[in-house]
Amino acid sequence: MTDTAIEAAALGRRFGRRRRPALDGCSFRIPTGRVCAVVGPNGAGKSTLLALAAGLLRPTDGSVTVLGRAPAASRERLAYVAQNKPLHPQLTVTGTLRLGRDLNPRRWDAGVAERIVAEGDLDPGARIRSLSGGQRTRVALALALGKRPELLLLDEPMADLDPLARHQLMATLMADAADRGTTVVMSSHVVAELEGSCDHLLLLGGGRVRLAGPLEDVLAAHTLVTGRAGDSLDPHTVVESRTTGRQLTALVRPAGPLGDGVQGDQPSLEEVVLAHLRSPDAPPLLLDAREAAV
Ligand SMILES: Nc1ncnc2c1ncn2[C@@H]1O[C@H](COP(=O)(O)OP(=O)(O)OP(=O)(O)O)[C@@H](O)[C@H]1O
Repeated sequence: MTDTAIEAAALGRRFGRRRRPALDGCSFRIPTGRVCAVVGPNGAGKSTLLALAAGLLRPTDGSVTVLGRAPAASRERLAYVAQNKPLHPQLTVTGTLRLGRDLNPRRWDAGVAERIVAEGDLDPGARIRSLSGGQRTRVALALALGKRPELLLLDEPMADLDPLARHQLMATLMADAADRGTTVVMSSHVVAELEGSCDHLLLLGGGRVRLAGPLEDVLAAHTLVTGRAGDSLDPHTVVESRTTGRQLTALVRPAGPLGDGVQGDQPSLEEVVLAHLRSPDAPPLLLDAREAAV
């Protein structure tokens, strides 16, 4: 048994004749039992990272292990829902779940798969090609959870769901993951939605890891500062600083007590993520969960 779901060491992946890196020198560790949000701007490398962890792509540099083994060797123990949710268009919903059972005879849990489909009021006889994008997402998630994975890799799973379905499916997913101790690694652009469900964060930018670690520790390392324009932010690490009229607002990583007249508040996940997206040159912060736990 390993307590590490995904471990990357100087992981890199280049594409095309020009060998441009989609991921470059990424090192991080996600412990088992976590719900990890993978965030970052378009083209940051999130899908590439998830496909490497799923064993669908191979690294061109460095290495990645999943549940202590090479990703391909862990394939039975993980489920991966890709961004485009590939399903067989000709199959019915029932036929799709039957295929899931046939492909995973030792692990398949028909109850959970059927419940997720039923919660969406889907006609079991409907063909996949006749379903809406959001309905297909529901079937793809039913297939993934029916496999009873130890690690669930989800690439923007909720993007095409309506707000109610999104809320309801997320709740089902989180309750199921908590019940079974499943590790969930999920990319998303809807940061506000991740705040209540994730306890680990991986922020990518330009193919590199910019923030990594337990969410609590990442948030605790940052302070939202308000003061007067011209106030000094030395000696703190400034992620982002803005002046509006006479007011200074900044996100810093404090290196000691804040100066007089400067107010500090705990930022939300969204504030931390947005500040890093607006400041791509801010220094990275990598908090290894193993060290943080000691
Ligand atoms: N098969 C491929 N061939 C060539 N380039 C690729 C391929 N897959 C990804 N890339 C490039 O790698 C970079 C990272 O892409 P990736 O899809 O991993 O980003 P992402 O963070 O998931 O983006 P988004 O938020 O838009 O989904 C991009 O510059 C993309 O063009």
